[in-house]
Amino acid sequence: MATQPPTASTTPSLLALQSARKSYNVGLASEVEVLHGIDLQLQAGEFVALVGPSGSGKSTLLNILGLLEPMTAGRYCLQGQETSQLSDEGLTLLRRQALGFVFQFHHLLPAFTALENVTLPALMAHGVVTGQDKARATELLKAVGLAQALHKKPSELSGGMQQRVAIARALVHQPPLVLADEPTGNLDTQASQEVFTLLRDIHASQGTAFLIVTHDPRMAERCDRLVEVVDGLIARDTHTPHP
Ligand SMILES: Nc1ncnc2c1ncn2[C@@H]1O[C@H](COP(=O)(O)OP(=O)(O)OP(=O)(O)O)[C@@H](O)[C@H]1O
Repeated sequence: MATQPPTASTTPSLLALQSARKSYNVGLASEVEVLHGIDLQLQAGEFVALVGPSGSGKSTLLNILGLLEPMTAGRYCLQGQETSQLSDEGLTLLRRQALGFVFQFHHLLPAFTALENVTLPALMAHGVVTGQDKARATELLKAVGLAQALHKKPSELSGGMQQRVAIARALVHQPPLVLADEPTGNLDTQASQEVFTLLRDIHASQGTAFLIVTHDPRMAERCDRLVEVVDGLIARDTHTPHP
């Protein structure tokens, strides 16, 4: 039987979202609220699926957690930092340090090689790519099975390989949390399974926490915790029993 996730802990949460609401302007004078007061906590090293019907608010929630969109109301602490107090620059710094992102469409730069794509975050953060950055990117590309593809451009790689490059890029700065929005949504069944297994392996070997939006029930079952959003509210939050 599924058990409830921990509610209180002596260790500070990796993230804590309280009473998060989000409204969008639609038309000139009207607003629609799509998140109606979400409470969510994640501890370091968790591996969590975020599921729910289309339009229920999963991506909106992920974007708020990723500091990509502001909330309309609520409190959000990421790694102990109350985010409402932060300037745009502070938010960017926290995002770069605490979070990695993997999207359904990998957003690799087509003119760059796999290695250059993975070192891109360092270039954007510091204006230079050091030997250490290149070594870490090379190590990660090898870890995701792309030792032979370091100098290939995205167009020379399969969809699954491109997504592996995107995963390496998300991990290059060793974030404690990776937010993934349908990371296998654009892949065939075999590539999906391989990419998902890779995420589990990274979690096991590096202790990275993952929050993964997925429509695939088999993938959700292989996560340790399942959070279901329905109509802008959390309808279920349970640990997943593994056989
Ligand atoms: N920029 C926006 N302006 C207005 N409404 C928006 C905007 N972004 C999202 N919405 C609405 O918010 C609701 C939640 O959207 P969201 O993309 O978060 O859902 P989702 O659960 O991720 O859906 P899917 O599984 O189809 O990706 C939807 O009704 C959507 O139309």
